[in-house]
Amino acid sequence: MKIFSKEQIYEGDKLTTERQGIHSTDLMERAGEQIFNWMHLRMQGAQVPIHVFCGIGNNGGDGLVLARHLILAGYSVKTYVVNYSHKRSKDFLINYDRIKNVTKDWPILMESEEDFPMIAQDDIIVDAVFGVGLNRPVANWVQALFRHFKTSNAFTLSIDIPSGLYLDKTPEHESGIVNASYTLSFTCPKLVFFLPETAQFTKQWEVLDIGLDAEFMQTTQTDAVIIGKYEVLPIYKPRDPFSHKGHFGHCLVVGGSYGKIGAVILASRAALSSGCGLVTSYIPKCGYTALQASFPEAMVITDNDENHITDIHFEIAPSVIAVGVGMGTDYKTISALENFLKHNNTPLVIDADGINILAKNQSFLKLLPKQTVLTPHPKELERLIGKWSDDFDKLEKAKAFSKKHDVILVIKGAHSITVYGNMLYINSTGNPGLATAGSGDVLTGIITGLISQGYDALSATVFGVYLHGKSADIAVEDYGYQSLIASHVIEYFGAAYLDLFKQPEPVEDNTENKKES
Ligand SMILES: NC(=O)C1=CN([C@@H]2O[C@H](COP(=O)(O)OP(=O)(O)OC[C@H]3O[C@@H](n4cnc5c(N)ncnc54)[C@H](OP(=O)(O)O)[C@@H]3O)[C@@H](O)[C@H]2O)[C@@H](O)CC1
Ligand SMILES: Nc1ncnc2c1ncn2[C@@H]1O[C@H](COP(=O)(O)OP(=O)(O)O)[C@@H](O)[C@H]1O
Ligand SMILES: [K+]
Repeated sequence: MKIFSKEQIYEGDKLTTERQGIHSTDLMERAGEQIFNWMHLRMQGAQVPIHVFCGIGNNGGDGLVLARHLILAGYSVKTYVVNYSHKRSKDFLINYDRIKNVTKDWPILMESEEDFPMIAQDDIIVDAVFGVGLNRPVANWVQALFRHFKTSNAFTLSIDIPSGLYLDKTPEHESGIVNASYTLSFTCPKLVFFLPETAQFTKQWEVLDIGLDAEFMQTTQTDAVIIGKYEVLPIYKPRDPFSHKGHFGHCLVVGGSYGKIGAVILASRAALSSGCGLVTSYIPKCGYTALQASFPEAMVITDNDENHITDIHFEIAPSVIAVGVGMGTDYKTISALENFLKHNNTPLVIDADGINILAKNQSFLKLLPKQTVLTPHPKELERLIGKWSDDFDKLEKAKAFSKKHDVILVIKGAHSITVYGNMLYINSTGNPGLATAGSGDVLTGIITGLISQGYDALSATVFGVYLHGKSADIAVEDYGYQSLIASHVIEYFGAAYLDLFKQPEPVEDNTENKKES
């Protein structure tokens, strides 16, 4: 699913009115009606007090349309205009007149804290104060209104975006943002729903389709995409019935050190379970028995050193090499990695200490093959690209780094983001059960295994991150968040593959992108 920029959203609205021969007021009517339908379906006429807070722009206009429909359906509604500016959008004014036709309770004008109404915990707040048009800090008294919403503990439904969030930057003050219980977002989810600093402002979200022009939706290129099942299905390579293991490549996993051989076992098992033909693990001598005993499908090459990788030298011709898991940063390992990179032309996936070594020795970066995949967690990313001031700065720095070195970066975390050039691929699968030792090693393995099967590096990364999260989503049903461990994730790869071909549920849950049909 595409994430449109602010400019693209306005352009889509404009094109839709032109091509469908409708007025922008009609589009607003659709938007407000959709919100009404959503609420009406759930409330079935229940007489819960609903407070609809409207700004003075088109987000406020949506709120007025909603309030009108709620009033007409007999709900108990209070409508407010949050008068943070004396401007009014044209469609706001049209709907301001229309609401006067259906009620004698005209919207209440609010201009300061003295105007704040009582809101009981069992009431409902509709937040139609700011939409995507927010372009400067929110006035203090409006921030106080948002805090008033929060302290009421009432269910808060935000229209399009929690008011106070920008589309393209992190807000100045946390207190100036509505804490939404639920957000109904038009046309596409917003990038801020996926970023660590801003995702917390809506507990759940859902996209409402307001019927923007189909050609616009299909042909507009966006620089951020959410990766769900429908994005990865076209990537999937079916298996030829006559295929043999030679078709699916040979992964070499280089890593491990005394006490950290398990990382290599996990990555190697994940590579094989993702479908590669052969796996060889390259480890210090101390790990030989552990690896052979726990993972008999793997072949093993040992370094001359007992405890560390000191020389990456092998006679085999792997299709792809993963380097770094459990490897440590011993000076002999650093020198081994440098020598290896100087002679290597095989595609690489680099994780963990491999990344830490690159971060400290940035001259090694120019030795990487094009489209090397790097999978840092946030601390490793910081070592690699430097500190960032906020999430948007982080993404800009990651893009610049990817372009400069022609590498694919996976920014790991909840909603891992794959960055390549200017593109962001935001993963929709995964859960906090993955916050457990070794789950990153499993990710390294699955991406490596997919490259070995002939997926290009970017497709392998995007697909691998998706499958890794999906396996965890299925596994968590059996293990719960607390008991899920990295090995379970590998065991559920099969279920994640099979899930690709399951028919979707009528309404998808929020870990996949929700879309009301
Ligand atoms: N047909 C359509 O277009 C459809 C649009 N839809 C809806 O429109 C919403 C976007 O509407 P919008 O562009 O009118 O902006 P909105 O977020 O309501 O802000 C209002 C104005 O406030 C101003 N302002 C900004 N920051 C400020 C601040 N801190 N303090 C004070 N003032 C501030 C700024 O104006 P400025 O003063 O900068 O000229 C801004 O324009 C979108 O989220 C969706 O809900 C749907 O109906 C579908 C069809
Ligand atoms: N809260 C979360 N929600 C979804 N995925 C998560 C969450 N926490 C961690 N993960 C995923 O788990 C993996 C953790 O990787 P990493 O930190 O390298 O672990 P390790 O070093 O223990 O192998 C990443 O793929 C990350 O995206
Ligand atoms: K809003």
